[in-house]
Amino acid sequence: MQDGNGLDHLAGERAMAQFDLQAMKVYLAGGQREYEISTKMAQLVANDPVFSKEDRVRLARKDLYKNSLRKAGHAWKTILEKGLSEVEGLKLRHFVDEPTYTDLHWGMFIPAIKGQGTEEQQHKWLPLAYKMAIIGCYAQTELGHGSNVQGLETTATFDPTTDEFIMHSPTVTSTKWWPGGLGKASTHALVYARLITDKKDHGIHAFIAPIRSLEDHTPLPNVTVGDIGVKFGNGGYNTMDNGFLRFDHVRIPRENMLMRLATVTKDGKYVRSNKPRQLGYGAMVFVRQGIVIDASIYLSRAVTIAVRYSAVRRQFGNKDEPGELQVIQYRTQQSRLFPLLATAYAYRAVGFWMKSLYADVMKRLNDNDFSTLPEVHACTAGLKSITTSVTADGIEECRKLCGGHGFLCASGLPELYAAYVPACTYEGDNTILLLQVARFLLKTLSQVSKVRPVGTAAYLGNIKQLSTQNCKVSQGHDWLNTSVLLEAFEARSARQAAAVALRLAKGSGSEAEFQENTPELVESARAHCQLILVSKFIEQLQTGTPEGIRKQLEVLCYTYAFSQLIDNAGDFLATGYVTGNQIALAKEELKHMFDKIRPNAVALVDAFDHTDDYLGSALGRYDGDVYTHLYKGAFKESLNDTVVVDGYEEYLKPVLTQNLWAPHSKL
Ligand SMILES: CCCCCCCCCCCCC/C=C/C(=O)SCCNC(=O)CCNC(=O)[C@H](O)C(C)(C)COP(=O)(O)OP(=O)(O)OC[C@H]1O[C@@H](n2cnc3c(N)ncnc32)[C@H](O)[C@@H]1OP(=O)(O)O
Ligand SMILES: Cc1cc2nc3c(=O)[nH]c(=O)nc-3n(C[C@H](O)[C@H](O)[C@H](O)COP(=O)(O)OP(=O)(O)OC[C@H]3O[C@@H](n4cnc5c(N)ncnc54)[C@H](O)[C@@H]3O)c2cc1C
Repeated sequence: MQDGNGLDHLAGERAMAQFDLQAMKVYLAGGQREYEISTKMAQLVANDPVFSKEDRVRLARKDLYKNSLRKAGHAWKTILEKGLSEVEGLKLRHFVDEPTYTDLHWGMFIPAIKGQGTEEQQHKWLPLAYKMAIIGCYAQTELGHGSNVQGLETTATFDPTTDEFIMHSPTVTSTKWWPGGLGKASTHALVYARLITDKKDHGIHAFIAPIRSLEDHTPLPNVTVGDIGVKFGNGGYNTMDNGFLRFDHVRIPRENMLMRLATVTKDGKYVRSNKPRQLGYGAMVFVRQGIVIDASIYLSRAVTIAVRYSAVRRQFGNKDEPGELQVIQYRTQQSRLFPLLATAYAYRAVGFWMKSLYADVMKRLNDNDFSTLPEVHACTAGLKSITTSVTADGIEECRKLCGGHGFLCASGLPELYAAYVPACTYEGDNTILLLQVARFLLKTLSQVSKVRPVGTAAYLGNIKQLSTQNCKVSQGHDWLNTSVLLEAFEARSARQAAAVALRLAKGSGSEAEFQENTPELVESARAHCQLILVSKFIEQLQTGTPEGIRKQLEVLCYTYAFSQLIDNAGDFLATGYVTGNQIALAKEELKHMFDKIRPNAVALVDAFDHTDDYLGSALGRYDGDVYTHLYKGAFKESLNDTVVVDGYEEYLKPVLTQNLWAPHSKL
């Protein structure tokens, strides 16, 4: 989408592109229809002044939050007035581009009711939620426990005499703490609490608790609720009202417990269904799968800014060429930037695959087939962990790649980082999630002689071969073979998992020994996830990629795989599968890939199709007119509202006019 002012400082870069840009845009959007919807919604948001992002980083929290409520309300009105479909509505909210209560309402409250509510409960709650007659949040985490869901303390005690649950927060640490949308906006909370019937604790279950009046939005009796306070960074996640919530013996009807997985009868009998209790974690799995594409989008925004700016920015020169060099010409800049560009493409491809994996497991669950649930849990948890960590670090790296100007909010990068970095923690702390993957790998290996692993763990079925055969690469171009690359990633992952599994198997099986080995377990989980990312990127390319973009995608795929191989060379070498010389050959191939990316770099980020409005960056502008806009931007700074600064009379003037010798002065 070209929305610059006509001057194109990057025209020379764009003229070098060697692929079909339009076909790439459609590929990255996920298809022609998705592309058209995206384009339409991006323009709709960009052209509506209510959605303006101008000044967001300068607003005080109260104003920022109120403005965010205004935008969310306006988005909803626009969706209704224009009769937008669900997909269009989702896209519109995506382009509004600020975390808000509707993310949790649509992204977790509704999916949790769908996944855990009976049909009757869905009929009762979903119509209200769909028309936003109620606003819901997902209240799981407490002050004392987030990762350890089984350790939550809020109680829901059944009272058969009134057919109600009594919701109670017995300790300070049982206070619900963090749920987005809870602080100020929600009328209802999906509360995870310990179910108690007849003095028996049945563990964690989900309850719909009304928390605010539908008349005047005041908290209901015996409910204490509010916002937890200002968070990291300017703007960023501060548009969200992450909240606290306490119940003091609050009564809710028995039917407000979501009863698809377990029921409490009128006379207080607890009955479990035959479905796995982990389905109660379904809303988290849903969001985790979506987070992979989301990571690609965030990373692609940072990379777009850094690539365009690196093509505009010039520093130094050399005797072979006239003038100064664009910083994108420097190998070090390329070696930091191009792997991130390739990563954004990789996550897009893998994100598409994740969607199909999720659709498949949902279909199976409907048919009461739970067989793939452990693998899907491991995949969603692991890829959520890796992609968010890499993206958060990648945004920060892009900021550094933009030098001093990257540190200005006008670059768009500080706010992007502040909004994104909590993704490493929410929906599961990234280390906790990798430990879940490790447990899955250990279990798979322990059963490998009896149960043939399937899906993303299928390679573990070849553990013997992968543990004995070594890499055959003898010249650089031997690496240009996806089977060779895949085998390297499989062998490294299988060997790392087997090594730690063997060490644990030789031990006493104590928890202390397990703890001692957790760093290696996390490393082996990371290796497994990196294999999935590389293999699914390759697989996606091999299935019907249009001719006009295939070559570039192959280059990006090799760039991604080689950079992963080199960044993790220590692991690959330690497993003994590759030699130092083979790693050195891969390094040379990676440089060849950089040469292939270089003329296409700007077009490859154009293909992400981010509007200037969405990017919100003077450095990443489509037209590359960076300096004019940085300069103009300075005049919007509130300190420049007056020529002589407010505070001069009280604080600057006395300093300048005291005319006293400072006692320690040597002058
Ligand atoms: C389109 C939508 C997407 C858009 C995406 C982008 C938008 C992003 C916006 C999102 C806004 C963010 C809002 C944030 C919300 C939150 O943060 S909500 C709170 C999230 N909290 C967590 O993630 C807590 C993390 N902890 C856990 O998940 C679990 O407690 C645990 C660590 C997994 C441990 O659970 P526990 O019950 O104690 O289990 P174990 O005993 O360890 O394991 C039991 C077995 O269950 C398996 N298992 C665990 N989880 C799952 C699961 N989700 N699904 C399936 N199976 C699961 C586990 O592997 C064990 O299996 P076995 O070993 O075979 O027994
Ligand atoms: C912006 C934001 C939005 C959020 N939104 C919501 C929401 O809408 N609803 C909701 O319910 N929650 C929400 N949360 C809470 C979030 O899900 C939790 O913070 C998250 O799951 C991490 O849990 P914790 O805070 O308990 O971290 P902790 O588990 O206390 O983690 C602290 C450290 O201890 C380590 N650690 C903990 N246990 C182990 C272990 N067994 N082995 C090794 N290391 C360990 C972790 O790796 C981490 O380094 C949100 C959080 C944030 C930051």
